[in-house]
Amino acid sequence: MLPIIVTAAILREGETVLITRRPLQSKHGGLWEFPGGKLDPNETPQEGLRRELREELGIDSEVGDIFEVVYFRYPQTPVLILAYECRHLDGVIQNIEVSEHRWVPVTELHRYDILPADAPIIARLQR
Ligand SMILES: Nc1nc2c([nH]c(=O)n2[C@H]2C[C@H](O)[C@@H](COP(=O)(O)OP(=O)(O)OP(=O)(O)O)O2)c(=O)[nH]1
Ligand SMILES: [Mg+2]
Repeated sequence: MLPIIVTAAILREGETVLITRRPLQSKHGGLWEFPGGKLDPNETPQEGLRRELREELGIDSEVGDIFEVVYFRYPQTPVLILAYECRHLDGVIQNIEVSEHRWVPVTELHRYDILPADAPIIARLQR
């Protein structure tokens, strides 16, 4: 099965990184992740990620370098996650399509229940 392509944002503030919580009623509800989502047809990964950050958090952003690529098999479908370094350009972060957001020191990420596919992203952040 071909993976679903998902983009995810690495947004930093000092020593911290932004994580967001999935709404309780959604798939993987209540777990934490990096904001982002599935790519739409005919969208570049950068366009898709900027759209997701607008939809989920209400912010304008700039997508920078690729940070990590992860292939992970969930029981229903595999995902290919493209994580990019991003810069917050404008707008106050709002919990529009997420239930919470938090700036977390990279050394404290282990305290959160983060989606299992994100382990390589966390490992790289902690290097
Ligand atoms: N955004 C994001 N998705 C992740 C991460 N790690 C991870 O396994 N995923 C998975 C969870 C989901 O199965 C999939 C993203 O799908 P999603 O349902 O959140 O996509 P979306 O934001 O486009 O939301 P929707 O329109 O489908 O409701 O990727 C991550 O760090 N960030
Ligand atoms: Mg999403």
